[in-house]
Amino acid sequence: MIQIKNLVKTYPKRGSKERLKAVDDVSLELKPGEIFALLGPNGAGKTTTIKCACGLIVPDSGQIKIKEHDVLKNRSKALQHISVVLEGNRNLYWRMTPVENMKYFAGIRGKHLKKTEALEILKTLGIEEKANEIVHKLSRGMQQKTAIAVCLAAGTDILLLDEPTLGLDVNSAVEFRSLLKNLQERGKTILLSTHDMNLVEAVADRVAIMSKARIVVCEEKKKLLSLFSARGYKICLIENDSLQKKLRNLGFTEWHKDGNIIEIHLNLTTSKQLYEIIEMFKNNQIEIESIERELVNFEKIFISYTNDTPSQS
Ligand SMILES: Nc1ncnc2c1ncn2[C@@H]1O[C@H](COP(=O)(O)OP(=O)(O)OP(=O)(O)O)[C@@H](O)[C@H]1O
Repeated sequence: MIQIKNLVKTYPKRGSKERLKAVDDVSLELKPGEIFALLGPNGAGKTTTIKCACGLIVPDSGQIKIKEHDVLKNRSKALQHISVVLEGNRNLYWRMTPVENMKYFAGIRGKHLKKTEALEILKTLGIEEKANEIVHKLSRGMQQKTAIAVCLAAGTDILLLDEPTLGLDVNSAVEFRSLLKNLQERGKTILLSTHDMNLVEAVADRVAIMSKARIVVCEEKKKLLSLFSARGYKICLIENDSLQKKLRNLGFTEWHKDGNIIEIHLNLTTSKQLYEIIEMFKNNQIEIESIERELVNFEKIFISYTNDTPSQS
């Protein structure tokens, strides 16, 4: 559905002749009907990737195809298959109502949207009562939902959503997860960029983590979670006078004390490392109470990949 190959985008750097690499050799491929999440810290290059994919900015090099149509060579054919919601709701006219926005943007694509169809979409988003209010007067979350409604009204197979849950309250963010699942059931292919780990855990089929303009991991969500849960361990140690000092000497920096138990959480890359740690505790007369495998959430996976990546600049 979307094929991005070796994408590079640089921007001029203020007060310097050098250029800033916002996207550095990024390749991605979206399969039909999947929800693909692009995760990454601020400034990692997610928005730039999405803007290139929807033809808003021209990359320095690389190739982007939407359903086999090259965005750079055959722009109008490629773009007729996608709609995009950018961070900050830039795809809305603020002095028009949600229904007017939906009809207007569908019209640009040559689609006549009936008011009843527009209301139906707004209903699925829970904002039908705001159908005739000026967008400018809506709350941020409602504006975000209106931007998504405009996107849905276009009726395209592919949706690009940049930070779609930004500004949504907890309930709306939970509702939004069901909405995305529902859209997927209706055959949509969705690329979303987000900082919302709960959203990723709930809806994504595959996840790419970007850090410093590059993709540092791209994997099925299930695989990524199982890979990490197999490596996460909680080791409980029995506290005594010298234990915390010993741990510090052995290079541990973080632990949690619960009564006379000291808990250590470890992410290990091989089981050999676990045996080495057990051996090290034995050699230092540290008594182990228990060792458990831990389920790891996406936040931990994210931190692990983004912290481990050496600087690219
Ligand atoms: N128009 C621009 N001119 C110069 N630099 C830019 C421009 N747009 C983005 N950048 C820089 O490119 C890098 C990537 O930005 P981008 O917005 O793609 O990151 P992001 O991963 O979407 O971040 P966030 O999560 O904060 O939205 C950043 O260092 C940013 O400052």
